[in-house]
Amino acid sequence: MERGMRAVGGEDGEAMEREFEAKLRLQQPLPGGVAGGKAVQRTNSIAFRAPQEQFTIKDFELGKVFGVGSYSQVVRARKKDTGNVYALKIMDKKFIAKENKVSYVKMERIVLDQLDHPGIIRLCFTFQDTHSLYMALECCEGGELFDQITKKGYLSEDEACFYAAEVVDALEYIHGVGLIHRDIKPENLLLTSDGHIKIADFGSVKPTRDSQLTVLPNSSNEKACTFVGTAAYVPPEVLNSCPATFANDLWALGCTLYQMLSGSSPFKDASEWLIFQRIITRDLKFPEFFSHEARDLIDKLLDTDPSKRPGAGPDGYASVKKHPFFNGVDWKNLRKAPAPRLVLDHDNGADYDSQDATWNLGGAPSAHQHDGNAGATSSSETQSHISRLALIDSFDSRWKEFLEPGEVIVMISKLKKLQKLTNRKVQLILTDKPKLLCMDPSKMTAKANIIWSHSPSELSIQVANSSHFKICTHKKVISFEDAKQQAWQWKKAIEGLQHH
Ligand SMILES: Nc1ncnc2c1ncn2[C@@H]1O[C@H](COP(=O)(O)OP(=O)(O)OP(=O)(O)O)[C@@H](O)[C@H]1O
Repeated sequence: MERGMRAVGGEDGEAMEREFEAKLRLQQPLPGGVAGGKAVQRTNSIAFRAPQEQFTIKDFELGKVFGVGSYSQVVRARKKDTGNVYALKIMDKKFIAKENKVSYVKMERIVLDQLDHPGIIRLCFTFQDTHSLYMALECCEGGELFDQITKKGYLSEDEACFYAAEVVDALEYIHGVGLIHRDIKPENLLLTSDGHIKIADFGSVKPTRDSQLTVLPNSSNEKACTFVGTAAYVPPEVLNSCPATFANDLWALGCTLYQMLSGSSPFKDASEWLIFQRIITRDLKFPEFFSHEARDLIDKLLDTDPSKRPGAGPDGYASVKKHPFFNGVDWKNLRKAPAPRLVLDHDNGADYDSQDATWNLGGAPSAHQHDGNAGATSSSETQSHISRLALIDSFDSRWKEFLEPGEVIVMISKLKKLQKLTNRKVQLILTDKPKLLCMDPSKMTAKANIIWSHSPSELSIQVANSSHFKICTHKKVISFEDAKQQAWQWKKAIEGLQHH
């Protein structure tokens, strides 16, 4: 292990490249795999459908950053000669090796290569240079379903039925080829520009023993009982160390459908440990406005007995598809059906251009520009909203170690810190001390030092629209994007503490 890491992580660029080529080797491309209708065996000699090209990053014109994952960033990239646009997933080789993510990268590359379904992100080609691996993916200009839910608050039953049906259709295919996705959640359901779903993020998949896919040797045994995925969507049997089954994804589908209809996931709490307690005891409450059909389907998908979940029984997906919640769905023509309207960033009256990260701050915004949020509410309403947020907007108890005894969190959110070349997921925390912490949630370290001041000339908040704001100190300006559109609440909360 140590030796392998040194070879990859060392200064010798050529050695690094050789190491990765050996790990992600391409043989002569063959038609085949599931996409070609031919089941192939587990082997070390992998024939890729999406070719490994000799391109360089200079062959592309790079646009906006779609997002940043734990070991990659995804950028809009136009191939200069063909004009074709891709979502280019860029991964730093040293970082992947250091973070032990090689198996995730390999798995995603090999699996995506063989999947062929309109509801799954397509891998077009790959290339690499000394420092980075590049995966050119089909572009999803509509962003994440998660963002649509947060922008709309929650979805109508018609909208949720449309999206859930497309997920069911893609999951039926994924399970049909013997794969368990293991990380189904609204963040991994991307939307095309015309509003159709594509499932992404295949780094955590697990092939079953009789999978038709070509996989790396032993990958169906690997991580058999380990917890992968995301706390809020993990089924109880995984917490009890049972091996992964297709039913894991059906539980996550139930959580996702619940989130579409209510705006938040069904098992929510202040820490992962508390979330797990709720999952194990199936502490599930339905909002009153859920229809009987929606409630019944979610209730069945969230059955603690995995074999009873619709889709996991002997009649397969028929029992999901014929559920009354999906009445009227034309399963054969899903992709031809008109999709729900997408709420885009500029629908909020945004003056923010994410393409070149420029701001038009102008004068003070009027109430209607606030999107009906804090700007339209009184300050006491805002304060109570803020303290409610601190409770609801779940925070990990690990953050407590950064607080002094008696110090209380006033507001906390996962945000994107916008930078010139890349965006980073950060946790912004405001305490009653007052103190502003901008933390790296994966490393639990400070990401930016924000020096508190009661003087607006030394610390000020500029809001561009409900999802974009800047914190300005005399030393620096930090730009944030808040998918939950609480930019005005952040301003009110910080200014409220400055006035005390
Ligand atoms: N094909 C795509 N089109 C548009 N945006 C994409 C595409 N693929 C990924 N993204 C965006 O880029 C972000 C980063 O994606 P990536 O696959 O690197 O990591 P992730 O799935 O978010 O996180 P992790 O790897 O930590 O699980 C995603 O949040 C998603 O919003």
